[in-house]
Order: sequence, then structure tokens, then C-alpha cells
Amino acid sequence: MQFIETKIPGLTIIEPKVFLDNRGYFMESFKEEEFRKAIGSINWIQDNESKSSKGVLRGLHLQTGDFAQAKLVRVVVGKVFDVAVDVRKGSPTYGQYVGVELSDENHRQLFIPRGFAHGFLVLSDTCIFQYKVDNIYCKESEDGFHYESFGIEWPTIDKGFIISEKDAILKLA
Ligand SMILES: Cc1cn([C@H]2C[C@H](O)[C@@H](COP(=O)(O)OP(=O)(O)O[C@H]3O[C@@H](C)C(=O)[C@@H](O)[C@H]3O)O2)c(=O)[nH]c1=O
Repeated sequence: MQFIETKIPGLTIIEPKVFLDNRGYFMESFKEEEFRKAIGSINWIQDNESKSSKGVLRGLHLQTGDFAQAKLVRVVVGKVFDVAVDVRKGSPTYGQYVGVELSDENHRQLFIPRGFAHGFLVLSDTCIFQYKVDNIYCKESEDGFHYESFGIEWPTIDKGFIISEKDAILKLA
């Protein structure tokens, strides 16, 4: 398992070691000991999964205050352009984002610390997206930014993006 630093300290790409053979592949998708040594001890308390079709853009989301969440995100089926934006007040990298392709071929994961806004655009026909979070879901603590914020260069999709009503009216930053 490799931990690759991005330009935003703490925001980390993780590449599991994949063992291929004539049956398919095997990989350890999460290993607490290695994660703790590379990043720190995180008490993951919930796993989430969503399914989306091509062009779906979910985000940019975060929870605030006592319900802030770190996330460990990955794609089980398909391919996405995944984005994390540093929106921690006073952070030297405030407003900066990292965009990374996560797919069922590169098996990459992204560790997103608390205080980042997160979103992803589905590039494949269908996508199953899974992630761990370290805090409970709290509707009242949800916050977000419109996907056109922060100068994010999203890939283009022929038929355009599919966005929830809630995400379409998020504030622009
Ligand atoms: C996120 C979440 C949603 N829900 C419910 C609320 C709602 O009725 C339904 C769908 O919720 P949403 O529309 O917010 O789902 P979605 O747009 O997929 O939200 C997710 O987007 C990505 C980008 C993230 O980073 C996640 O943290 C999360 O915010 O699921 C839960 O019960 N638990 C949860 O943890």
C-alpha cells in the first residue's frame, strides 16, 4: 500500500497493492496498521455507498462543527473525477483543490481530512462509490458549495452533468 502526498498537506492518495492472477485480483482495500502509521489513527464509524450513472456530479459537500467528517473514498465499479477542496478557515491552502481520477482499474483511494469539501463526477456508464467516514451523518450540519466554485476544471461530459436539486442551489465560492 502506497501513500502519496498531494499538494495539500494531509490530503493523501492511497494505492493498494493489487495481486493479479488468472482468477482476477486480490487487494487489501483498508489496513488499519498501515493507515495509522502513514496518516494517523482514525475511528471510522460508518461506510457509505452510492450508485450513479455517467454525468452525475455529487458535491461539493461537507459537514461542519462537531459533525465534521474525514472520508476515505474509492470507486468499486467505474471511474470518477474526484475533487477535494480545502475550506478550513485560516488554512494556508484555503480554496485550493486536488482532482484525481479514481477507478476500478487504478484502485486509487483518496483520504480527505476533516474540513474539506468533497465531490465527484462520474465518467463511466455506471459507478459504485464507497467511502468510510469518521462521524455520523447530521443533516443540520450539512454544508456545501456549488460545483462551479473554486475554479475547478471538471472534465466535460457530452450530455452535461446530472445534479440533485439540493446541489444545484448550493452557494458559489
Ligand atoms: C450522506 C448521507 C445521506 N443520507 C441520506 C440523506 C438523503 O435522503 C439521501 C441522499 O443524500 P445526498 O443527496 O446528500 O447524497 P450524496 O449527494 O451522495 O451525498 C454525498 O456526496 C458526497 C460527494 C460526499 O462527500 C458525501 O459525504 C455525501 O455528502 O441519503 C443518509 O441517510 N446518510 C448519509 O450519511
